[in-house]
Amino acid sequence: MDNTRDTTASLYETIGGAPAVSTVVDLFYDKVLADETLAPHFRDTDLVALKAHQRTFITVALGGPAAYKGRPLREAHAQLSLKGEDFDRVVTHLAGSLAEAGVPESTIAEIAGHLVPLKPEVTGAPR
Ligand code: HEM
Repeated sequence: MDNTRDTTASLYETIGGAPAVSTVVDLFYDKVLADETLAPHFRDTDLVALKAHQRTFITVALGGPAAYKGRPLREAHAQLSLKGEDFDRVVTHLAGSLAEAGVPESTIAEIAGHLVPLKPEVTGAPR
């Protein structure tokens, strides 16, 4: 039987559904804000927008870009002048949060694989 997964719902369920996602959002949020190279980027962002950011980030990570219908990522991040290193640190914090929540390494790799192609958009690199 083919047990490959390609839908948001199944990846979401694989990591443990809503309770696991909620745990991951909290862990991720703490790690990003405790990272002194990342926190300044969020200085002018209110807490509501910041929580929305973390949820969107995880939605995209679980479902791929098709899961996100808002402002283009390139546009949303253009003013921030983010470096590749900033992007990598955020992905690392997400991976660490997933690991702490008990998500297996292979699933973490799959989730990170959804984010990596977005790096040029988020960092404003040429297409
Ligand atoms: C794949 C990676 C990322 C995704 C999917 C993502 C997602 C998003 C989305 C959807 C928005 C738009 C919110 C809106 O228009 O209301 C946004 C804005 C923003 N993102 Fe990201 N982001 C990513 C990476 C990063 C990184 C690496 C940083 C900084 C270290 C960052 C910091 C911000 C900030 C500060 C805003 C503006 C928030 C505000 O003031 O409204 N993002 N992000």
